[in-house]
Amino acid sequence: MVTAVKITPTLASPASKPQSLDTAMPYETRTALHLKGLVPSAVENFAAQDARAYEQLKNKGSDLEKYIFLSWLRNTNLNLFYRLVLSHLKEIAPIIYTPTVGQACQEFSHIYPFLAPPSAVDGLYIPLSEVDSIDEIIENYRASIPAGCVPETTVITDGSRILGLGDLGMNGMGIPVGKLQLYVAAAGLDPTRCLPIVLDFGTDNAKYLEDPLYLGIRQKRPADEEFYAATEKVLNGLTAAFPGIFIQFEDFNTPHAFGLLEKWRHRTLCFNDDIQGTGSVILAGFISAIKLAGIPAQDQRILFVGAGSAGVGVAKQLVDYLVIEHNIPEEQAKAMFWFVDSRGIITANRGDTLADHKVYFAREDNGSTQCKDLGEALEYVKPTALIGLSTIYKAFSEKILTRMNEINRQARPIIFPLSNPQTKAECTFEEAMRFTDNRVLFASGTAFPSYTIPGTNDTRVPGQGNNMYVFPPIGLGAKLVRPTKITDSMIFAVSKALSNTLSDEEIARGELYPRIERIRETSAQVAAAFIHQAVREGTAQDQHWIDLVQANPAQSATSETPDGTYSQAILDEVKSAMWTPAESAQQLFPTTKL
Ligand SMILES: NC(=O)C1=CN([C@@H]2O[C@H](COP(=O)(O)OP(=O)(O)OC[C@H]3O[C@@H](n4cnc5c(N)ncnc54)[C@H](OP(=O)(O)O)[C@@H]3O)[C@@H](O)[C@H]2O)C=CC1
Ligand SMILES: CC(=O)C(=O)O
Ligand SMILES: [Mg+2]
Repeated sequence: MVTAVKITPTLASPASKPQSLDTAMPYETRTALHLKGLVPSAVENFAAQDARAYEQLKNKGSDLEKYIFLSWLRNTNLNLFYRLVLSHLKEIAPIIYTPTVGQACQEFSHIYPFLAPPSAVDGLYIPLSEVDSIDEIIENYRASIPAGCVPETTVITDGSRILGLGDLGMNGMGIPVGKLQLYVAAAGLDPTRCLPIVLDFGTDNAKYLEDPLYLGIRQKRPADEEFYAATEKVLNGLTAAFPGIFIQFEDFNTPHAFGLLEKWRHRTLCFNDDIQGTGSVILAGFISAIKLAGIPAQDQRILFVGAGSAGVGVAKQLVDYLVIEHNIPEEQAKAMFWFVDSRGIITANRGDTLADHKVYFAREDNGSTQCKDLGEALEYVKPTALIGLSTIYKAFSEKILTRMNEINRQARPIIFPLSNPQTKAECTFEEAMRFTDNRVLFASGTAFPSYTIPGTNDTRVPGQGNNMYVFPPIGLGAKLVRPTKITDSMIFAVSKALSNTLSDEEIARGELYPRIERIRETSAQVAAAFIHQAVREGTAQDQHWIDLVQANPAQSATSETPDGTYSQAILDEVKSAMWTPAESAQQLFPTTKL
């Protein structure tokens, strides 16, 4: 990510290029840095700068224009950008993240030159043909950033499954860039130490291969053997150059998402956001939902639509939860799940060869019954919970939602259309409310507007079941406590901690996730729980945090049954470790030192 535009407190000669012409720069600084006359006369405070930036944002005619404006701002005035984001998070998150980031990725090659000044380095583009030059690429990057800004967090994609939009090739770079902005905004990671990476390994998307403006390499994707060998070279280079860097694998196609995680999870500090992050965040929402649903956990019948990295990742977390928290034997817990994929319900005797990641959940109790689609599956399973990770827009039709309501007369139906962006969502919040007599327990991947029940003043806020509630605090916790690896029980502790963050008011209103405006607070709580769990498990390496946790134990958890608790001392220390944008011009331009 791009460096803060910041004047170093040294005297520049008139010949040297000014690094910043910030209108908040005091006269003394302008004079000392020989910038007198190069900046408009007014010396502004941050409030004026913020108001102007917000005015410009509001004036943009489309969400994509807003995205481009915000990208430029981030690359030219990092502090102003994050002040703007933090003060309007609910409004801006859908621009820098899902859904608009999806459109930005689709258009990436067309908008790229307008996202940042030509001198800005916004991440690494690593072509397949250059993986043997990874050390040189990393040295080039190192030379482009301020000395000492060693990257500590990276998000890597190869663009092969961007949200639910499919293979976008190099254009997928928008996702690591966007995710890392949330690391900063939601959990206070240092933006100058975040490194977005796209593995430009080709694309099978014919549209891009034919697009004269496409900026990635113009070839089809390599076979598995070459993919894993090339990825190995990149990751070896990266971890050698930046020891201890926290790696988030993002939006790889499902076989490679599982393959990379298995290959690397015990070798270096990494996690897969789509498998583990999504699993963790949806478990948190599910814990809250079953408290409100009106039937016990062990009686839930959970139907997944979509059996990719996200669907299977979520279901595995839910199985762990049922086993650990509800003492349900694993086989019995597993039997509470059914999956529909593009060929219908996944059964062991369906007649096709199942991908490895589907085998665990394949039903064996179906006899000769095979359901070919969601409609048939709904009648066969009669689910209490319907989870969509299918990328199929409106898969939860009026008919499906109405039937969910009828099937669940005795309890509140759990309906989570989690596919992103909103053009892939299985249904909207309004539809889920209308067709379930407003009884639905709801979460979606992309934020939907609130819904006022007709004829009343009762406005309901939909939950956003998106991994943005968990990957930022996991990254923050990892940066602070430096674990050797990310374990399933650490991820479990994160889910528990997130479900514990709901306020009394949010619980009373039937909400399943904390309001996004509180995300910095909830991220701190989740990171604190993560740190406690890492120390309990013995994966933590940072002696300061180990000592602090041992001196301030959390109440009741054990390493086998993490409950997401943390001590106030750790929470306070986590909060003080979070990066925040400068609060005053004086902080940015310490004239006294000049
Ligand atoms: N809310 C959140 O935080 C997150 C949301 N997601 C979203 O989840 C979605 C899926 O991601 P991922 O699992 O990685 O992607 P995949 O493409 O691997 O999975 C999609 C799944 O949907 C199935 N599917 C396709 N068509 C149908 C259909 N007509 N009926 C039923 N199932 C169908 C596919 O079947 P088959 O296997 O037969 O091809 C596949 O199992 C994406 O939209 C992504 O944005 C992902 C991560 C986080
Ligand atoms: C949110 C996310 O990671 C996805 O949709 O892929
Ligand atoms: Mg993703």
